Amino acid sequence: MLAVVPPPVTVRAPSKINLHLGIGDQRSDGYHEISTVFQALSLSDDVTVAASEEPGVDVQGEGTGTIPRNSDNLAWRAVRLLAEHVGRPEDESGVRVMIRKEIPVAGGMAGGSADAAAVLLGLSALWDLDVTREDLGTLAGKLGSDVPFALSGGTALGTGRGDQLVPVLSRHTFHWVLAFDNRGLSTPKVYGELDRLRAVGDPPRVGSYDPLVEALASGDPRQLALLLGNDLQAAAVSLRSNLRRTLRAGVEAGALAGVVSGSGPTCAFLCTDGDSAVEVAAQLAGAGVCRTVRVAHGPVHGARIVDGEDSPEPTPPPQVHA
Ligand SMILES: C[C@@](CO)(OP(=O)(O)O)[C@H](O)COP(=O)(O)OP(=O)(O)OC[C@H]1O[C@@H](n2ccc(N)nc2=O)[C@H](O)[C@@H]1O
Ligand SMILES: Nc1ncnc2c1ncn2[C@@H]1O[C@H](COP(=O)(O)OP(=O)(O)O)[C@@H](O)[C@H]1O
Repeated sequence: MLAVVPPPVTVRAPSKINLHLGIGDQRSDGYHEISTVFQALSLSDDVTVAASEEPGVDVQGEGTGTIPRNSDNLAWRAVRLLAEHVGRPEDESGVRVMIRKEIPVAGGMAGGSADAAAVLLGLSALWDLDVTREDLGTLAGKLGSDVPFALSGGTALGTGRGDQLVPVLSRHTFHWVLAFDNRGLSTPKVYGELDRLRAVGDPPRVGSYDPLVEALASGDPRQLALLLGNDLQAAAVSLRSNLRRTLRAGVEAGALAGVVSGSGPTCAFLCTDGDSAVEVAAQLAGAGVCRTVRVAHGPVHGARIVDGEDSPEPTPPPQVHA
């Protein structure tokens, strides 16, 4: 008798920006205690998991050449973790993972985390597992601090190492322009640079997230723009001085405000509305300060299955090459 092969499952997982990122002390496990307000953006990766006699990872799109195809790939680590969790050893998993990347690699937008979250959700469906969203969230936290948020999406306050999440009310849709830099930045290096800057001086700190949470509830981008803040920005700019110019160019192009996303080097610019975002993107691309400019909106859903009837043909969002 022929075994029934389940159809492939495709999951779309969002990128994130940190609207507020406050970094506290380094803990004994090496992580920093943080308080952050994440927002999930429409710029996303599509990840397909399929039963296959040739297990492995394929990648196309953003940063293809810079992403590991072996067991270091965060998506493959998610396969291994879920397989172990449900007692299916990796070598018997027979899974092929295909990643269509739009999220910049090592860009501070949690692309690897998005791919890992997508695999957790996609494989649960492919293998018809009885795993709750809560279980998936716990597994996600084992893969990385940003992975739980990639599963839940929306707008959320993250505490601890960023993995303890509480949803935050965000009214209306916010429109963003994203400036990708030529190369990525290593997250541990940027945290390390902040520790160094704090040891020799007193870089500014973002303070409380309360006013930002109120601005999100009001839905007014002008109010939100005044409150964007990131303690890692000084460290990212210290390692990549050209970001100063990029941040200035976005505001000169008409954005309300700009901020480095997470550990950078991607810069996110908040705009008054969708039309303004397209104009800012075009002008920023012309300024020649970054590799690529993209338009995105948020908040959007966390990782979700998009194949079957629900599956729109993925249309790339407007892209302007600088
Ligand atoms: C800075 C942030 C902001 O959301 O995002 P990115 O810019 O990387 O996207 C996160 O804190 C990154 O989360 P993530 O990229 O998942 O980091 P992990 O894999 O958990 O940790 C990588 C390394 O970053 C440092 N790290 C991470 C999180 C944290 N709260 N404190 C830390 O010091 C540690 O050196 C750790 O070994
Ligand atoms: N599926 C993946 N997509 C992107 N990067 C990955 C992936 N798997 C492993 N990596 C590695 O993880 C590191 C962090 O990548 P990423 O999650 O894109 O950035 P960030 O942590 O800045 O948000 C990179 O050095 C990259 O080589």
